[in-house]
Amino acid sequence: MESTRQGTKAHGHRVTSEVGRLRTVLLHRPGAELKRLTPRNNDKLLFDGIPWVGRAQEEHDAFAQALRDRDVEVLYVTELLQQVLEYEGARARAIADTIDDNRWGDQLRRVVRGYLEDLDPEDLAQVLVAGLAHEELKTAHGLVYRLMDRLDFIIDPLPNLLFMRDNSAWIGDRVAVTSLAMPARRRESTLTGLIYAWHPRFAGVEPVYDPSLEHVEGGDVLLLCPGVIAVGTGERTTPAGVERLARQVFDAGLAHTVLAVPIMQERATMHLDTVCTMVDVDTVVMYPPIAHSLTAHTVTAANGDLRVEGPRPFLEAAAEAMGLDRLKVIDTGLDPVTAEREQWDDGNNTLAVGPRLAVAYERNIETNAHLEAAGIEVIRIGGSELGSGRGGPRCMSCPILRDEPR
Ligand SMILES: NC(=O)NCCC[C@H](N)C(=O)O
Repeated sequence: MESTRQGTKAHGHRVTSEVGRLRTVLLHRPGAELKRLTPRNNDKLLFDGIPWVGRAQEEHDAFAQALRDRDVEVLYVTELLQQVLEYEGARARAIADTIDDNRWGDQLRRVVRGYLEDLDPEDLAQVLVAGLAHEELKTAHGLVYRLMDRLDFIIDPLPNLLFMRDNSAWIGDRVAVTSLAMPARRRESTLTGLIYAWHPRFAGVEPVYDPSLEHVEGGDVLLLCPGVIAVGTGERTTPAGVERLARQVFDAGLAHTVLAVPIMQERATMHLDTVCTMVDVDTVVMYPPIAHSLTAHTVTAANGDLRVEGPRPFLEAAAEAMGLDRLKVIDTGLDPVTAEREQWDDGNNTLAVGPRLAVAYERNIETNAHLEAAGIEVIRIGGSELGSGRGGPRCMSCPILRDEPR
């Protein structure tokens, strides 16, 4: 295929809230990259267990089907990636980014380059996601290759690509291609960046954030309402990342207020969306122990710089920025142990398909019961295997088009 983008068809991409009717979502169906996980590497690759891959795929297919059943268009990242790898320029970029790895010397780099250049788009997409094991590169013989552990990877797999929320996030009609904090995930945004840069579906889209900037992960970014964004800062998104994102979205006219929300720097609460997600225009579900202790620093634009106020209770600061009397919290009424267990299993990580309609893992029985008692329709999906990477329905989805919230 020639190296320019042609055949552009108009598709919408615009997201201004967490709860406007969901129209299009980007997912990644887990595949061979999950088969790379072993007890030796699962910690480094950010999984808490070794998933049963076939079952994880069934669970994911049921998730995608539940969305399609509600008229949501589901796009798959590997399909878009294969399509852009038909373009010479995109292929060259993908290969150059992949071989830019200083664990290799010149000799190994040359061999890997040749190996990748010989692959067709489908196989190249597969290697970019599933990685390349030492034993799969049979043509290499140099020093670095010989000294590598035979069980090591030459190109690391991306098992966390499953959690599509984190490597990019749409803000209005612009996409933030994020700067992932964990080394195991950095290559993910190279792939999504490539798709947004080359796929005809996204022609004309100009990213509002890029991976060279300070760390920001999509799971920390909550679009509270048009113009107001809450950004968690903890294990992943850094304070400098929040500041940079605020500047970028203010300069682009995408928001008037950013709330910087400190969260505990630990695995159970790695992103803001592990403890708080929206289920209606004025309602959140939140991990009970933090509902009233979470704080926010309010950031607004002032004379070409940033004005920072607070900290104040998050619920108060958010309500004020959103122009509400009150931001409601669904009382999940859980005893502390159940709350902790269900938070760990992503009970608070719901994906709103529309106002008061949310996808949630079925295993969080008590959280879901309280959501329903509060008038939220819950679409339950299985997640026993998907959840072994510690992410729920919101983490697994990147909304590309939502209606304006009502
Ligand atoms: N938004 C999210 O909370 N995403 C879940 C990411 C899980 C993944 N295993 C990680 O540690 O990054």
